[in-house]
Amino acid sequence: MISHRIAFKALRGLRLALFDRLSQIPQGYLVENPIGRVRTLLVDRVSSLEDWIAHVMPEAPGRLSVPLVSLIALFVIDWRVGFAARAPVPLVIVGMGIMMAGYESRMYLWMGSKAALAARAAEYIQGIPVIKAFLQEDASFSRYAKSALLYQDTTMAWWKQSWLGSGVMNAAMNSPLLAVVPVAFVLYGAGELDIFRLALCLTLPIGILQHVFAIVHNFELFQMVVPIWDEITTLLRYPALDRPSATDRAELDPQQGVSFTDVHFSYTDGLEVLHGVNFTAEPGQVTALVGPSGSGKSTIARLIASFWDADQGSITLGGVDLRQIPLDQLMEEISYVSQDTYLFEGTIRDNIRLGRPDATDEEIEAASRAARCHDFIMKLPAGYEADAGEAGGALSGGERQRISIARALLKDAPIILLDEATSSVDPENEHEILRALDELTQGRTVISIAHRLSTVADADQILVIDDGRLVQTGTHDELAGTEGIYADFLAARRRAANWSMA
Ligand SMILES: Nc1ncnc2c1ncn2[C@@H]1O[C@H](COP(=O)(O)OP(=O)(O)OP(=O)(O)O)[C@@H](O)[C@H]1O
Repeated sequence: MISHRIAFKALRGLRLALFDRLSQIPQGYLVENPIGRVRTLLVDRVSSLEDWIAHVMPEAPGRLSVPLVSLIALFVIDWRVGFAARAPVPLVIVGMGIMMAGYESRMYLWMGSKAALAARAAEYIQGIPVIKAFLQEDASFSRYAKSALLYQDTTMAWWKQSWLGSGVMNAAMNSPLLAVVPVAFVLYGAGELDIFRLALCLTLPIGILQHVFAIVHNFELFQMVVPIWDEITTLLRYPALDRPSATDRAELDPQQGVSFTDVHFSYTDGLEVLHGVNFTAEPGQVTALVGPSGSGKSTIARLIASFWDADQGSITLGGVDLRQIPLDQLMEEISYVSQDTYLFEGTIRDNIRLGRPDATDEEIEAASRAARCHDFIMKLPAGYEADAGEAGGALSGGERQRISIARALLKDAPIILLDEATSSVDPENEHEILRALDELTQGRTVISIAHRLSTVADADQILVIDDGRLVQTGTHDELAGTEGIYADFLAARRRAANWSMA
Protein backbone atom coordinates (compact mmCIF):
# COMPACT_ATOMS: atom_id res chain seq x y z
CA MET A 1 0.00 0.00 0.00
CA ILE A 2 2.83 2.38 0.88
CA SER A 3 4.57 1.73 -2.41
CA HIS A 4 1.36 2.42 -4.32
CA ARG A 5 0.85 5.65 -2.43
CA ILE A 6 4.40 6.68 -3.25
CA ALA A 7 3.90 5.67 -6.88
CA PHE A 8 0.73 7.74 -7.29
CA LYS A 9 2.35 10.68 -5.55
CA ALA A 10 5.35 10.39 -7.89
CA LEU A 11 3.12 10.19 -10.97
CA ARG A 12 1.18 13.22 -9.79
CA GLY A 13 4.43 15.13 -9.27
CA LEU A 14 5.64 14.08 -12.69
CA ARG A 15 2.41 15.17 -14.38
CA LEU A 16 2.50 18.53 -12.59
CA ALA A 17 6.13 19.00 -13.65
CA LEU A 18 5.17 18.20 -17.25
CA PHE A 19 2.24 20.64 -17.19
CA ASP A 20 4.49 23.22 -15.64
CA ARG A 21 7.01 22.72 -18.41
CA LEU A 22 4.30 22.97 -21.03
CA SER A 23 3.43 26.42 -19.70
CA GLN A 24 7.05 27.58 -19.89
CA ILE A 25 8.09 26.26 -23.27
CA PRO A 26 7.16 27.92 -26.56
CA GLN A 27 3.45 27.31 -27.16
CA GLY A 28 4.53 26.30 -30.62
CA TYR A 29 5.32 22.88 -29.12
CA LEU A 30 1.57 22.29 -29.01
CA VAL A 31 1.19 23.48 -32.58
CA GLU A 32 3.92 21.11 -33.74
CA ASN A 33 2.92 18.04 -31.73
CA PRO A 34 -0.46 16.47 -32.44
CA ILE A 35 -2.65 16.80 -29.38
CA GLY A 36 -3.20 13.00 -29.28
CA ARG A 37 0.55 12.50 -28.84
CA VAL A 38 0.81 15.01 -25.99
CA ARG A 39 -2.22 13.41 -24.31
CA THR A 40 -0.65 9.93 -24.65
CA LEU A 41 2.52 11.22 -23.01
CA LEU A 42 0.79 12.98 -20.12
CA VAL A 43 -1.76 10.26 -19.42
CA ASP A 44 -0.74 6.84 -20.70
CA ARG A 45 3.03 7.04 -20.70
CA VAL A 46 3.18 8.49 -17.19
CA SER A 47 0.66 5.86 -15.93
CA SER A 48 2.77 3.07 -17.30
CA LEU A 49 5.53 4.00 -14.83
CA GLU A 50 3.28 2.97 -11.96
CA ASP A 51 4.18 -0.73 -12.12
CA TRP A 52 7.84 0.18 -12.08
CA ILE A 53 7.61 2.44 -9.04
CA ALA A 54 4.98 0.49 -7.05
CA HIS A 55 6.21 -3.05 -7.72
CA VAL A 56 9.56 -3.41 -9.37
CA MET A 57 11.56 -1.03 -7.19
CA PRO A 58 10.29 -2.09 -3.74
CA GLU A 59 10.29 -5.78 -4.66
CA ALA A 60 13.77 -5.75 -6.19
CA PRO A 61 15.74 -6.50 -2.99
CA GLY A 62 13.55 -9.55 -2.25
CA ARG A 63 13.59 -10.73 -5.85
CA LEU A 64 17.38 -10.67 -5.88
CA SER A 65 18.13 -11.94 -2.38
CA VAL A 66 15.69 -14.89 -2.19
CA PRO A 67 17.19 -16.81 -5.14
CA LEU A 68 20.71 -16.01 -3.93
CA VAL A 69 20.08 -17.19 -0.36
CA SER A 70 18.14 -20.29 -1.56
CA LEU A 71 20.91 -21.25 -3.94
CA ILE A 72 23.55 -20.87 -1.23
CA ALA A 73 21.36 -22.99 1.08
CA LEU A 74 21.08 -25.72 -1.57
CA PHE A 75 24.86 -25.71 -2.04
CA VAL A 76 25.29 -25.94 1.73
CA ILE A 77 22.85 -28.92 1.92
CA ASP A 78 24.61 -30.66 -0.96
CA TRP A 79 26.67 -29.14 -3.72
CA ARG A 80 25.32 -31.65 -6.27
CA VAL A 81 21.74 -30.52 -5.61
CA GLY A 82 22.99 -26.94 -5.87
CA PHE A 83 24.28 -27.57 -9.39
CA ALA A 84 21.12 -29.50 -10.36
CA ALA A 85 19.00 -26.51 -9.28
CA ARG A 86 20.97 -24.31 -11.67
CA ALA A 87 20.51 -26.67 -14.61
CA PRO A 88 17.63 -24.68 -16.27
CA VAL A 89 19.54 -21.37 -15.95
CA PRO A 90 21.58 -21.70 -19.19
CA LEU A 91 18.33 -22.43 -21.05
CA VAL A 92 16.71 -19.37 -19.47
CA ILE A 93 19.68 -17.25 -20.58
CA VAL A 94 19.58 -18.64 -24.13
CA GLY A 95 15.81 -18.05 -24.33
CA MET A 96 16.19 -14.55 -22.97
CA GLY A 97 19.01 -13.79 -25.40
CA ILE A 98 16.81 -14.80 -28.35
CA MET A 99 13.91 -12.80 -27.00
CA MET A 100 15.89 -9.65 -26.32
CA ALA A 101 17.72 -9.53 -29.67
CA GLY A 102 16.75 -6.20 -31.26
CA TYR A 103 14.34 -5.56 -28.40
CA GLU A 104 15.03 -1.85 -28.16
CA SER A 105 14.44 -1.06 -31.82
CA ARG A 106 11.26 -3.19 -31.83
CA MET A 107 10.13 -1.42 -28.71
CA TYR A 108 10.64 2.04 -30.27
CA LEU A 109 8.83 0.91 -33.43
CA TRP A 110 5.94 -0.46 -31.43
CA MET A 111 5.64 2.60 -29.20
CA GLY A 112 5.89 4.89 -32.23
CA SER A 113 3.07 3.04 -33.97
CA LYS A 114 0.99 3.14 -30.79
CA ALA A 115 1.46 6.91 -30.43
CA ALA A 116 0.71 7.40 -34.14
CA LEU A 117 -2.50 5.41 -33.71
CA ALA A 118 -3.56 7.61 -30.77
CA ALA A 119 -2.77 10.77 -32.77
CA ARG A 120 -4.67 9.55 -35.84
CA ALA A 121 -7.64 8.49 -33.72
CA ALA A 122 -7.81 11.93 -32.07
CA GLU A 123 -7.42 13.64 -35.46
CA TYR A 124 -10.11 11.42 -37.00
CA ILE A 125 -12.62 12.07 -34.21
CA GLN A 126 -11.94 15.82 -34.01
CA GLY A 127 -12.17 16.14 -37.77
CA ILE A 128 -15.40 14.20 -38.27
CA PRO A 129 -17.51 17.29 -39.13
CA VAL A 130 -14.97 18.47 -41.73
CA ILE A 131 -14.52 14.97 -43.06
CA LYS A 132 -18.27 14.55 -43.53
CA ALA A 133 -18.64 17.98 -45.10
CA PHE A 134 -16.01 17.16 -47.71
CA LEU A 135 -17.09 13.56 -48.17
CA GLN A 136 -13.63 12.48 -47.10
CA GLU A 137 -14.77 9.65 -44.85
CA ASP A 138 -13.05 6.96 -46.90
CA ALA A 139 -9.76 8.84 -47.22
CA SER A 140 -9.67 9.88 -43.60
CA PHE A 141 -10.78 6.52 -42.30
CA SER A 142 -8.17 4.83 -44.44
CA ARG A 143 -5.45 6.98 -42.81
CA TYR A 144 -6.72 5.92 -39.40
CA ALA A 145 -7.07 2.31 -40.54
CA LYS A 146 -3.52 2.36 -41.92
CA SER A 147 -2.11 3.40 -38.57
CA ALA A 148 -4.22 0.72 -36.85
CA LEU A 149 -2.81 -1.85 -39.28
CA LEU A 150 0.72 -0.60 -38.68
CA TYR A 151 0.13 -0.98 -34.95
CA GLN A 152 -1.17 -4.50 -35.53
CA ASP A 153 1.82 -5.34 -37.74
CA THR A 154 4.41 -4.05 -35.29
CA THR A 155 2.67 -5.88 -32.42
CA MET A 156 2.49 -9.13 -34.39
CA ALA A 157 6.09 -8.76 -35.64
CA TRP A 158 7.18 -8.37 -32.06
CA TRP A 159 5.29 -11.44 -30.95
CA LYS A 160 6.63 -13.46 -33.84
CA GLN A 161 10.20 -12.47 -33.08
CA SER A 162 9.72 -13.21 -29.39
CA TRP A 163 7.75 -16.44 -29.30
CA LEU A 164 10.69 -18.86 -29.71
CA GLY A 165 12.88 -17.19 -27.11
CA SER A 166 10.03 -16.67 -24.69
CA GLY A 167 8.89 -20.31 -25.17
CA VAL A 168 12.35 -21.69 -24.35
CA MET A 169 12.70 -19.34 -21.41
CA ASN A 170 9.28 -20.08 -19.95
CA ALA A 171 9.67 -23.84 -20.35
CA ALA A 172 13.03 -23.73 -18.57
CA MET A 173 11.75 -21.48 -15.82
CA ASN A 174 8.72 -23.64 -15.21
CA SER A 175 10.84 -26.74 -14.81
CA PRO A 176 12.77 -25.96 -11.65
CA LEU A 177 12.81 -29.56 -10.48
CA LEU A 178 13.84 -31.12 -13.78
CA ALA A 179 17.32 -32.03 -12.64
CA VAL A 180 16.82 -31.62 -8.89
CA VAL A 181 14.29 -34.49 -8.45
CA PRO A 182 16.49 -37.29 -9.88
CA VAL A 183 19.66 -36.01 -8.18
CA ALA A 184 17.95 -35.52 -4.78
CA PHE A 185 16.25 -38.92 -4.86
CA VAL A 186 19.45 -40.71 -5.85
CA LEU A 187 21.24 -39.02 -2.95
CA TYR A 188 18.33 -39.85 -0.61
CA GLY A 189 18.42 -43.48 -1.79
CA ALA A 190 22.14 -43.58 -1.16
CA GLY A 191 21.51 -42.28 2.35
CA GLU A 192 23.38 -39.03 1.76
CA LEU A 193 20.29 -36.87 2.40
CA ASP A 194 17.82 -37.25 5.24
CA ILE A 195 14.09 -36.69 4.73
CA PHE A 196 14.17 -33.06 5.95
CA ARG A 197 16.96 -32.12 3.59
CA LEU A 198 15.18 -33.94 0.77
CA ALA A 199 12.06 -31.84 1.46
CA LEU A 200 14.15 -28.64 1.38
CA CYS A 201 15.84 -29.72 -1.86
CA LEU A 202 12.42 -30.22 -3.47
CA THR A 203 10.91 -26.89 -2.33
CA LEU A 204 13.70 -24.30 -2.44
CA PRO A 205 14.26 -24.47 -6.24
CA ILE A 206 10.60 -23.61 -6.86
CA GLY A 207 11.08 -20.29 -5.06
CA ILE A 208 14.32 -19.55 -6.90
CA LEU A 209 12.84 -19.79 -10.36
CA GLN A 210 9.71 -17.85 -9.44
CA HIS A 211 11.92 -14.94 -8.49
CA VAL A 212 14.17 -15.33 -11.50
CA PHE A 213 11.02 -15.26 -13.60
CA ALA A 214 9.98 -12.00 -11.94
CA ILE A 215 13.47 -10.53 -12.48
CA VAL A 216 13.27 -11.36 -16.19
CA HIS A 217 9.81 -9.82 -16.39
CA ASN A 218 11.09 -6.74 -14.62
CA PHE A 219 13.99 -6.54 -17.02
CA GLU A 220 11.42 -6.51 -19.82
CA LEU A 221 9.53 -3.74 -18.01
CA PHE A 222 12.78 -1.84 -17.67
CA GLN A 223 13.26 -2.00 -21.44
CA MET A 224 9.81 -0.43 -21.80
CA VAL A 225 10.46 2.21 -19.15
CA VAL A 226 13.63 3.48 -20.84
CA PRO A 227 11.98 4.92 -23.98
CA ILE A 228 9.06 6.23 -21.92
CA TRP A 229 11.46 7.99 -19.60
CA ASP A 230 13.29 9.32 -22.65
CA GLU A 231 10.08 10.85 -23.95
CA ILE A 232 9.21 12.35 -20.58
CA THR A 233 12.65 13.84 -20.03
CA THR A 234 12.67 15.22 -23.58
CA LEU A 235 9.66 17.32 -22.68
CA LEU A 236 10.99 18.14 -19.21
CA ARG A 237 14.24 19.37 -20.77
CA TYR A 238 12.58 21.15 -23.70
CA PRO A 239 14.17 24.61 -23.67
CA ALA A 240 11.89 27.08 -21.93
CA LEU A 241 11.31 30.49 -23.40
CA ASP A 242 14.00 32.68 -21.93
CA ARG A 243 11.88 35.21 -20.05
CA PRO A 244 12.30 37.20 -16.84
CA SER A 245 10.29 35.94 -13.87
CA ALA A 246 6.75 37.24 -13.35
CA THR A 247 7.89 39.71 -10.70
CA ASP A 248 10.44 41.44 -12.99
CA ARG A 249 7.82 43.38 -14.87
CA ALA A 250 8.97 45.46 -17.81
CA GLU A 251 8.25 49.20 -18.16
CA LEU A 252 6.17 49.35 -21.35
CA ASP A 253 5.72 52.64 -23.15
CA PRO A 254 2.03 52.96 -24.14
CA GLN A 255 3.05 55.39 -26.93
CA GLN A 256 4.84 52.59 -28.76
CA GLY A 257 3.06 49.65 -30.37
CA VAL A 258 4.50 46.44 -31.80
CA SER A 259 7.66 46.62 -33.92
CA PHE A 260 9.45 44.01 -36.00
CA THR A 261 13.09 44.74 -36.87
CA ASP A 262 14.73 42.43 -39.42
CA VAL A 263 12.89 39.38 -38.08
CA HIS A 264 13.91 36.00 -39.47
CA PHE A 265 12.18 32.83 -38.37
CA SER A 266 12.09 29.13 -39.22
CA TYR A 267 10.01 26.36 -37.67
CA THR A 268 11.72 23.27 -36.31
CA ASP A 269 12.15 21.87 -39.83
CA GLY A 270 14.79 24.61 -40.34
CA LEU A 271 13.19 26.15 -43.46
CA GLU A 272 13.13 29.91 -43.09
CA VAL A 273 9.57 31.24 -43.47
CA LEU A 274 10.16 34.91 -42.51
CA HIS A 275 13.10 36.58 -44.24
CA GLY A 276 13.83 39.90 -42.51
CA VAL A 277 10.46 41.47 -41.75
CA ASN A 278 10.31 45.13 -40.62
CA PHE A 279 7.19 47.03 -39.58
CA THR A 280 5.59 48.96 -36.74
CA ALA A 281 1.98 48.58 -35.70
CA GLU A 282 1.23 51.95 -34.09
CA PRO A 283 -0.72 52.00 -30.84
CA GLY A 284 -4.45 52.57 -31.19
CA GLN A 285 -4.34 51.78 -34.90
CA VAL A 286 -5.54 48.85 -36.99
CA THR A 287 -2.80 47.07 -38.93
CA ALA A 288 -4.07 44.54 -41.44
CA LEU A 289 -1.90 41.68 -42.67
CA VAL A 290 -2.81 40.45 -46.12
CA GLY A 291 -1.11 38.09 -48.52
CA PRO A 292 -1.39 34.75 -50.23
CA SER A 293 -1.96 31.57 -48.25
CA GLY A 294 1.25 30.34 -46.64
CA SER A 295 2.95 33.74 -46.93
CA GLY A 296 3.58 33.98 -43.17
CA LYS A 297 0.72 36.06 -41.72
CA SER A 298 -0.18 33.62 -38.92
CA THR A 299 3.51 33.13 -38.17
CA ILE A 300 3.85 36.88 -37.56
CA ALA A 301 0.84 36.83 -35.23
CA ARG A 302 2.17 33.79 -33.36
CA LEU A 303 5.57 35.42 -32.90
CA ILE A 304 3.91 38.47 -31.34
CA ALA A 305 2.13 36.11 -28.93
CA SER A 306 5.53 34.47 -28.17
CA PHE A 307 4.55 31.03 -29.44
CA TRP A 308 8.18 30.96 -30.51
CA ASP A 309 11.09 33.40 -30.42
CA ALA A 310 12.47 34.96 -33.59
CA ASP A 311 15.72 33.38 -34.80
CA GLN A 312 17.20 36.75 -35.72
CA GLY A 313 16.18 40.37 -35.32
CA SER A 314 13.89 41.70 -32.63
CA ILE A 315 10.23 42.13 -31.85
CA THR A 316 9.34 44.87 -29.39
CA LEU A 317 6.17 45.77 -27.57
CA GLY A 318 5.90 49.15 -25.91
CA GLY A 319 9.55 49.67 -26.83
CA VAL A 320 10.75 46.56 -24.96
CA ASP A 321 12.06 43.38 -26.61
CA LEU A 322 9.56 40.51 -26.09
CA ARG A 323 12.40 38.51 -24.52
CA GLN A 324 12.56 41.06 -21.70
CA ILE A 325 8.85 40.86 -20.90
CA PRO A 326 7.65 38.16 -18.47
CA LEU A 327 5.16 35.81 -20.18
CA ASP A 328 2.42 36.63 -17.66
CA GLN A 329 2.79 40.34 -18.39
CA LEU A 330 2.79 39.74 -22.14
CA MET A 331 -0.40 37.69 -21.84
CA GLU A 332 -2.00 40.61 -19.96
CA GLU A 333 -1.12 42.88 -22.87
CA ILE A 334 -2.47 40.67 -25.65
CA SER A 335 -5.80 39.09 -26.54
CA TYR A 336 -5.65 36.52 -29.31
CA VAL A 337 -8.99 36.09 -31.03
CA SER A 338 -9.08 33.35 -33.63
CA GLN A 339 -11.89 31.69 -35.51
CA ASP A 340 -11.63 28.42 -33.62
CA THR A 341 -12.64 29.05 -30.06
CA TYR A 342 -11.93 26.36 -27.55
CA LEU A 343 -14.60 25.87 -24.90
CA PHE A 344 -13.31 24.34 -21.66
CA GLU A 345 -15.27 22.09 -19.35
CA GLY A 346 -17.49 24.12 -17.08
CA THR A 347 -20.33 26.55 -17.66
CA ILE A 348 -20.57 29.14 -20.42
CA ARG A 349 -20.16 31.76 -17.68
CA ASP A 350 -16.87 30.17 -16.53
CA ASN A 351 -15.70 30.08 -20.12
CA ILE A 352 -16.23 33.79 -20.59
CA ARG A 353 -14.74 34.50 -17.17
CA LEU A 354 -11.44 33.08 -18.44
CA GLY A 355 -10.89 36.55 -19.88
CA ARG A 356 -10.66 37.96 -16.35
CA PRO A 357 -11.01 35.48 -13.47
CA ASP A 358 -12.13 38.12 -10.96
CA ALA A 359 -14.91 39.52 -13.16
CA THR A 360 -18.35 39.78 -11.55
CA ASP A 361 -21.44 38.17 -13.10
CA GLU A 362 -22.65 41.62 -14.16
CA GLU A 363 -19.37 42.34 -15.96
CA ILE A 364 -19.57 38.98 -17.72
CA GLU A 365 -23.07 39.72 -18.94
CA ALA A 366 -22.09 43.24 -20.03
CA ALA A 367 -19.18 41.81 -22.07
CA SER A 368 -21.50 39.19 -23.55
CA ARG A 369 -24.01 41.84 -24.57
CA ALA A 370 -21.26 43.90 -26.23
CA ALA A 371 -19.97 40.78 -28.01
CA ARG A 372 -23.52 39.95 -29.19
CA CYS A 373 -23.56 36.67 -27.24
CA HIS A 374 -26.15 37.44 -24.60
CA ASP A 375 -29.22 36.61 -26.70
CA PHE A 376 -28.11 33.19 -27.90
CA ILE A 377 -26.80 32.29 -24.45
CA MET A 378 -30.19 33.17 -22.93
CA LYS A 379 -31.85 30.85 -25.44
CA LEU A 380 -29.94 27.87 -24.01
CA PRO A 381 -32.11 26.04 -21.45
CA ALA A 382 -29.64 26.72 -18.62
CA GLY A 383 -28.51 30.13 -19.95
CA TYR A 384 -25.10 31.19 -18.62
CA GLU A 385 -25.03 28.08 -16.42
CA ALA A 386 -25.23 25.76 -19.46
CA ASP A 387 -22.48 23.18 -19.60
CA ALA A 388 -20.03 24.41 -22.23
CA GLY A 389 -19.22 20.86 -23.35
CA GLU A 390 -22.86 20.02 -24.06
CA ALA A 391 -23.83 23.48 -25.26
CA GLY A 392 -20.66 23.79 -27.37
CA GLY A 393 -22.00 21.28 -29.88
CA ALA A 394 -25.15 23.35 -30.24
CA LEU A 395 -23.25 26.60 -30.92
CA SER A 396 -22.28 27.68 -34.40
CA GLY A 397 -18.72 28.65 -35.31
CA GLY A 398 -19.76 32.32 -35.34
CA GLU A 399 -21.36 32.04 -31.90
CA ARG A 400 -18.24 30.44 -30.52
CA GLN A 401 -16.16 33.20 -32.04
CA ARG A 402 -18.37 35.78 -30.33
CA ILE A 403 -17.72 33.99 -27.03
CA SER A 404 -13.99 34.48 -27.62
CA ILE A 405 -14.67 38.15 -28.38
CA ALA A 406 -16.58 38.42 -25.06
CA ARG A 407 -13.57 36.91 -23.29
CA ALA A 408 -11.27 39.42 -24.99
CA LEU A 409 -13.58 42.32 -24.08
CA LEU A 410 -13.54 41.21 -20.47
CA LYS A 411 -9.79 40.90 -20.55
CA ASP A 412 -9.49 44.45 -21.85
CA ALA A 413 -5.96 43.95 -23.18
CA PRO A 414 -4.53 46.88 -25.15
CA ILE A 415 -3.36 44.72 -28.07
CA ILE A 416 -5.69 42.53 -30.09
CA LEU A 417 -4.34 39.84 -32.40
CA LEU A 418 -7.17 38.94 -34.66
CA ASP A 419 -7.45 36.03 -37.05
CA GLU A 420 -10.74 37.19 -38.36
CA ALA A 421 -11.58 34.54 -40.98
CA THR A 422 -15.32 34.85 -41.36
CA SER A 423 -15.58 32.86 -44.56
CA SER A 424 -17.30 29.91 -42.85
CA VAL A 425 -19.84 32.13 -41.15
CA ASP A 426 -23.38 32.86 -42.37
CA PRO A 427 -24.30 36.51 -43.16
CA GLU A 428 -26.38 36.99 -39.96
CA ASN A 429 -23.50 35.75 -37.82
CA GLU A 430 -20.98 37.75 -39.81
CA HIS A 431 -22.95 40.91 -39.19
CA GLU A 432 -23.05 40.18 -35.46
CA ILE A 433 -19.34 39.34 -35.37
CA LEU A 434 -18.46 42.58 -37.10
CA ARG A 435 -20.45 44.59 -34.56
CA ALA A 436 -18.80 42.65 -31.75
CA LEU A 437 -15.38 43.27 -33.29
CA ASP A 438 -16.13 46.98 -33.59
CA GLU A 439 -16.69 47.03 -29.82
CA LEU A 440 -13.52 45.06 -29.22
CA THR A 441 -11.17 47.01 -31.42
CA GLN A 442 -12.22 50.54 -30.33
CA GLY A 443 -9.12 52.46 -29.30
CA ARG A 444 -6.91 49.38 -29.17
CA THR A 445 -3.85 48.33 -31.13
CA VAL A 446 -5.17 45.76 -33.57
CA ILE A 447 -3.09 43.45 -35.71
CA SER A 448 -5.49 41.60 -37.90
CA ILE A 449 -5.06 38.79 -40.39
CA ALA A 450 -7.78 40.24 -42.49
CA HIS A 451 -9.83 38.35 -45.02
CA ARG A 452 -12.68 40.76 -45.55
CA LEU A 453 -12.13 43.67 -47.87
CA SER A 454 -14.06 46.04 -45.58
CA THR A 455 -11.66 45.47 -42.65
CA VAL A 456 -8.65 45.73 -44.92
CA ALA A 457 -9.88 48.90 -46.57
CA ASP A 458 -10.61 50.57 -43.23
CA ALA A 459 -7.24 49.64 -41.69
CA ASP A 460 -4.86 52.47 -40.81
CA GLN A 461 -2.03 50.46 -42.30
CA ILE A 462 -1.97 47.48 -44.63
CA LEU A 463 1.03 45.15 -44.71
CA VAL A 464 1.22 42.92 -47.74
CA ILE A 465 3.19 39.77 -47.02
CA ASP A 466 4.46 37.51 -49.76
CA ASP A 467 6.65 34.48 -49.25
CA GLY A 468 7.82 35.62 -45.81
CA ARG A 469 8.66 39.18 -46.92
CA LEU A 470 6.90 42.48 -46.45
CA VAL A 471 6.40 43.58 -50.05
CA GLN A 472 3.99 46.52 -49.74
CA THR A 473 2.97 48.91 -46.97
CA GLY A 474 0.39 51.67 -47.03
CA THR A 475 -3.26 52.56 -46.73
CA HIS A 476 -5.94 51.16 -48.99
CA ASP A 477 -5.96 54.25 -51.17
CA GLU A 478 -2.19 54.29 -51.51
CA LEU A 479 -1.95 50.62 -52.40
CA ALA A 480 -5.03 50.42 -54.60
CA GLY A 481 -3.40 52.70 -57.14
CA THR A 482 -0.05 50.91 -57.15
CA GLU A 483 0.67 47.82 -59.21
CA GLY A 484 1.31 44.79 -57.06
CA ILE A 485 -0.19 42.02 -54.99
CA TYR A 486 -2.66 44.31 -53.25
CA ALA A 487 -4.09 45.64 -56.52
CA ASP A 488 -4.35 42.04 -57.76
CA PHE A 489 -6.11 41.12 -54.53
CA LEU A 490 -8.61 43.95 -55.06
CA ALA A 491 -9.21 42.96 -58.64
CA ALA A 492 -9.86 39.34 -57.59
CA ARG A 493 -12.32 40.53 -54.89
CA ARG A 494 -14.16 42.72 -57.41
CA ARG A 495 -14.43 39.84 -59.87
CA ALA A 496 -15.83 37.64 -57.08
CA ALA A 497 -18.31 40.35 -56.09
CA ASN A 498 -19.56 40.50 -59.67
CA TRP A 499 -20.28 36.81 -59.81
CA SER A 500 -23.95 36.16 -60.14
CA MET A 501 -25.92 33.10 -59.17
CA ALA A 502 -27.82 33.09 -62.46
N1 LIG B 1 4.14 24.41 -37.41
C1 LIG B 1 4.75 24.58 -38.59
N2 LIG B 1 5.85 23.85 -38.88
C2 LIG B 1 6.50 24.03 -40.06
N3 LIG B 1 6.11 24.91 -41.01
C3 LIG B 1 5.02 25.66 -40.77
C4 LIG B 1 4.27 25.52 -39.54
N4 LIG B 1 3.24 26.40 -39.60
C5 LIG B 1 3.33 27.04 -40.78
N5 LIG B 1 4.40 26.60 -41.48
C6 LIG B 1 4.86 27.08 -42.79
O1 LIG B 1 5.19 28.45 -42.67
C7 LIG B 1 4.78 29.17 -43.82
C8 LIG B 1 3.90 30.33 -43.40
O2 LIG B 1 2.72 29.80 -42.81
P1 LIG B 1 1.59 30.71 -42.17
O3 LIG B 1 0.59 29.83 -41.53
O4 LIG B 1 2.23 31.74 -41.33
O5 LIG B 1 0.96 31.39 -43.47
P2 LIG B 1 -0.36 32.27 -43.62
O6 LIG B 1 0.01 33.40 -44.50
O7 LIG B 1 -0.93 32.59 -42.29
O8 LIG B 1 -1.31 31.26 -44.39
P3 LIG B 1 -2.93 31.16 -44.36
O9 LIG B 1 -3.45 32.45 -44.91
O10 LIG B 1 -3.18 30.03 -45.30
O11 LIG B 1 -3.31 30.89 -42.96
C9 LIG B 1 4.08 28.17 -44.73
O12 LIG B 1 5.02 27.75 -45.70
C10 LIG B 1 3.73 27.03 -43.82
O13 LIG B 1 3.75 25.81 -44.53
